[in-house]
Amino acid sequence: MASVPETTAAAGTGRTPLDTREVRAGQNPLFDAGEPAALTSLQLMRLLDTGPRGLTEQQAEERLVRHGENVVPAWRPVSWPRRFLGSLRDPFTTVLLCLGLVSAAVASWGTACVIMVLVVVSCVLRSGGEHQASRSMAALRELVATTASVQRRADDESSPAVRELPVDQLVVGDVVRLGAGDLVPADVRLLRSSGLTVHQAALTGESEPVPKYARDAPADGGAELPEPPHLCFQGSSVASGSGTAVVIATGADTRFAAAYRDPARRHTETAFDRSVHGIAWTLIRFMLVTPPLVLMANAALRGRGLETLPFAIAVAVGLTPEMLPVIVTAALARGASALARTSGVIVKRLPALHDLGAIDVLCLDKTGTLTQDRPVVERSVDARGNDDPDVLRWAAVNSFWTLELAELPAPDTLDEAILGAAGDQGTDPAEYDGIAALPFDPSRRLATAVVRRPGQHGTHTLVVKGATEDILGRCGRLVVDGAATDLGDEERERLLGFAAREAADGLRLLAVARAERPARLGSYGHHDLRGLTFLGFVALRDALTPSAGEALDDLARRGVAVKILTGDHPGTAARACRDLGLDPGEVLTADRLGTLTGPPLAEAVGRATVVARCTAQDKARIVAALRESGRTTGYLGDGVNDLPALHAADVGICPRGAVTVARERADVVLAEKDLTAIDRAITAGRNSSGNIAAYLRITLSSNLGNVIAMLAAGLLLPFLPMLPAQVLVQNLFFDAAQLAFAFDRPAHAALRKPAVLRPRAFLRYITAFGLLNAAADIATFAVLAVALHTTAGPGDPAMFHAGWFTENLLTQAMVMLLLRTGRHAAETRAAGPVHLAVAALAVIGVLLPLSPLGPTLDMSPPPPLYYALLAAVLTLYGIALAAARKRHASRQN
Ligand SMILES: Nc1ncnc2c1ncn2[C@@H]1O[C@H](COP(=O)(O)OP(=O)(O)OP(=O)(O)O)[C@@H](O)[C@H]1O
Repeated sequence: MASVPETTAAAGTGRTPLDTREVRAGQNPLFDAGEPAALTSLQLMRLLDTGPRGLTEQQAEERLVRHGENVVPAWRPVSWPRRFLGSLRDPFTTVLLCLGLVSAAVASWGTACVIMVLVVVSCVLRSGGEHQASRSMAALRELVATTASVQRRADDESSPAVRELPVDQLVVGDVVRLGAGDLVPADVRLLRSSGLTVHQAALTGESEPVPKYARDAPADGGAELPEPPHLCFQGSSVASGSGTAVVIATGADTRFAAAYRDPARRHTETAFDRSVHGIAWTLIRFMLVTPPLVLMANAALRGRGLETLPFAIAVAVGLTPEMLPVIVTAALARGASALARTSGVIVKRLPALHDLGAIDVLCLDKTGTLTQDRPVVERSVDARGNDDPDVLRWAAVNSFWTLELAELPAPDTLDEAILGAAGDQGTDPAEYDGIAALPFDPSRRLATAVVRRPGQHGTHTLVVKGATEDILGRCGRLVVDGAATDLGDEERERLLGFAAREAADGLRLLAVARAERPARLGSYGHHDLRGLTFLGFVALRDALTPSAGEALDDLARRGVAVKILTGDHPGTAARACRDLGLDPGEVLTADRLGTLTGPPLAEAVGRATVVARCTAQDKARIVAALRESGRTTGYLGDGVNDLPALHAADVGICPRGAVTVARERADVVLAEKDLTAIDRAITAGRNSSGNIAAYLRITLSSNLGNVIAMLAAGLLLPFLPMLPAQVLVQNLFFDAAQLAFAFDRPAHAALRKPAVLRPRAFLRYITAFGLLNAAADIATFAVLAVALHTTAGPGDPAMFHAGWFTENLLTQAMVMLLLRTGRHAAETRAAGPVHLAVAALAVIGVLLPLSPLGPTLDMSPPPPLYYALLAAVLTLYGIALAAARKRHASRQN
């Protein structure tokens, strides 16, 4: 999308100054010239044919039609045919295609045709399923779509009005407002700002927020810096403060779009990738070595040559879980839409549903999760702990002016509670003149307002409120009984002790301080906040969330450890935990964790339930350490200080009311910040993952058993144990039956523990059950030998093939029934999809060799004696399977 308007009605001439430039498609001439940073704001706005009052609706509409929506090209929906072609790139499909080509090369047309049918069927099913899933995910995402605050005018004469617009409707020249927690919606140049810092980790990898401010380049420099402080880029987000800015690039022209074109920047491995892809790649290696092994063994022991190649290929194909991508997509999409329908939980990325089921540690913030985030001022006290309304008055002056002077004030429940209580006691903060404000900064944990007291024109008063430790660290004096005295170490300790006792009583405490400075014209910064005078505390109470206690119990029962990572005082957080029945154990503060990272940090956090006084970076560091130590980590948060942690977690979860950027970055959006909904989401995740795991276990152990048996039979028999076409047809029926797993309902027992597919344990499982399956097959060979000996003679390949075909499908049906984790007949009233698929498979297994299709596939019916003996083998196999499953289950518990 081009980013530069060419004509506007306002320009009168129909040409803007940029028409004289050479505008290359898809490139932004402003960036080519490095101009947005170097021009003065006025020059830039003239060039973009806009003004500080913003565009008119008509101008904006024209630009939108001309240059398209503000959407990163890589995020546009993928069409059905492209999806189909994309599914050919799946590793299983690639291996199948290679095997198909080899078969064609040796003129084994039957094998090649069946393989092609397999490839097409699995690609159609997969791309159709993905298309369907992505359409319903897009519809779900719409519900949490991001908007921006844009200043526009109805027409030239009207005054500007700020309104919320979907981000994709922004055009170059629009004037936007940015506030804490907003996503920077396009590349913008700041016109005004107040205490603005932005996270630009998505672009530069830098984890600390970077200060941004308006400056009128080039006169005062800064334009030459690699990261000009007056430009903010799409993909970054506002950490604190606010600003007003003009849009200079949208869509494909933004820096973010350019960075996104680099595929290396896109990939981060999730828990889903780790488990499913780990298993897939192990299998692919197996598949690739199978054909050469079969060829070599047959050549060495039977003296067969290349004529065994189609059979060797069919054996390798037999190992492939072709339906894996289809079943994964179907199971996850089904789970995600059910979750949205029943619980209002929106899963924005399908694999996140699997990761939800695998979560074994959930990190939360405290406010709004354990507590209701509706604080009420309980009292305000001086440094001696005596009631003092003056402290509340100064706190209200701070709240009022930090909100009033913000370009776009971020809603803050603490400030609202303070203003409400101060209003009740008759305080009017507007009596003071607001000069400047440094809005609440979560990493410094304080907010500052600079005001002028009535009649004191030569003096500015700095009013600061925030966390006790951070305020006391900046105070040199305190007010006692109306007089200011020095603040010594002993007094400081006493005040910290007082704050700790209040916190242990469940109160949230804000310290308030003040300083007088000679009036000046220049701006204020955090370096001015030294030598303050401590005034006292405002104590607020926040009620507990009624449902939180029960939800915490449920999570514990499901094997999910909960960690509270909060910016608040350790005492307040520990008290909230205790009141909700969660043992806080050892309570840590982030500064005690020092610079620990990786496993030592995970171990320290593993012993604790609460880590208090966390900054945004501390939260992210802890989440990353837990992940590194092999835990699947979820993070629930809704504020700006939760953003890096949401990003670092396997699953980032936020409520719909969270700040925009949290909603944008989270994988899962809840209707409300409610732990009960997370519990339901985790259950849904385990449901879907349970089905995927059951499919993988069953299909792979039975495929492996078949392959071992075929290899053994190939060496024992004078003829091929199955013809390639028979192997592939049997594989096709089995695959089709497996689709039922996408719709199965796992048993309650399967939902009790995190659903993780650990590749090693998994491979052990399939080896054990695969060997059992092979044993049943080999027993069948013996039975076939006996039965055929009495009738047609052991050397009748067509009867042998038919007998083994029937046994294979019957054992596969048994495995589906006995190894599934789904609900047993006693738990469901109607027959589930797996029961129906099992019945169909068994019927086909018995009837197909007897039907007219049998001879087409080179099969002829074995004698009745065979069926009687087969029944005995199957009974024994069923007993062995049930016993092995029981043993496996008891080892797991
Ligand atoms: N508007 C504000 N003005 C001044 N100080 C504030 C304000 N809001 C919070 N604080 C101080 O900063 C501390 C940390 O706040 P932060 O928002 O990071 O965490 P929180 O909301 O208390 O907890 P959580 O992270 O669990 O939601 C608070 O304990 C309080 O002391």
